[in-house]
Amino acid sequence: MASDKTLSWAYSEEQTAEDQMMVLARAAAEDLGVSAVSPATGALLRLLVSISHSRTAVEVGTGAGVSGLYLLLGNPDLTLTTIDVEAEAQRSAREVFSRAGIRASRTRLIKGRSADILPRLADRSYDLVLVDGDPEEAPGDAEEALRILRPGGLLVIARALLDGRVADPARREPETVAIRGLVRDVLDRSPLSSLLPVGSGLLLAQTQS
Ligand SMILES: C[S@@+](CC[C@H](N)C(=O)[O-])C[C@H]1O[C@@H](n2cnc3c(N)ncnc32)[C@H](O)[C@@H]1O
Repeated sequence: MASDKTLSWAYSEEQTAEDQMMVLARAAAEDLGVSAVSPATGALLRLLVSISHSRTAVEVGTGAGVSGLYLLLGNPDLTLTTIDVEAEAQRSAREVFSRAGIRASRTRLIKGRSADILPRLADRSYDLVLVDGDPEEAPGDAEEALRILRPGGLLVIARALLDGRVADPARREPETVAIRGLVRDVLDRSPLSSLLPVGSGLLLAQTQS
């Protein structure tokens, strides 16, 4: 049974074709040594933006812009605020967005630590927040995300299974323990939540309306 699941997971990961723009974004991420969301995860992010009619999104962990580009492609009216500690990664993401024809007014790239930047964002103002920065800081990022999301908004935690480490009780590294605790907490607290084994794991929760 376990091997069937592994096969199905690998199969579903291979079914998303990426266009030239996304291939370039992914190459930029590789050059920078930044791990980007998988194609299947990106496709799901784009779909979530579309079906939730999200118009305002915040992302922690810009990287080279792969996940950001997927979010932006989900709705032409979406504006994205994206935060990263690395200026070089953000330069690369800006270039990726521009080459993909995304108007500069649709993106706000902020350089800094999520713990410093998120507290400056307004309460109940965003439709979707994607957390994909430092896994050890994810619980704090998620707490801030719940504050800035509007009622009925969508919290998305990327790498929620940390490539299998979260599911292995023997793994006790600080980042694994932090994400495992966060997943448990969100699933316990939110009746509208779901943990999906797409990519490195995606945790979704809708805030109370
Ligand atoms: C996994 S990568 C993000 C990849 C990106 N979301 C994508 O899929 O294209 C994590 C990013 O988070 C950034 N980062 C790490 N710690 C951070 C923090 N405390 N605040 C903001 N960004 C952080 C790193 O510089 C890195 O670019």
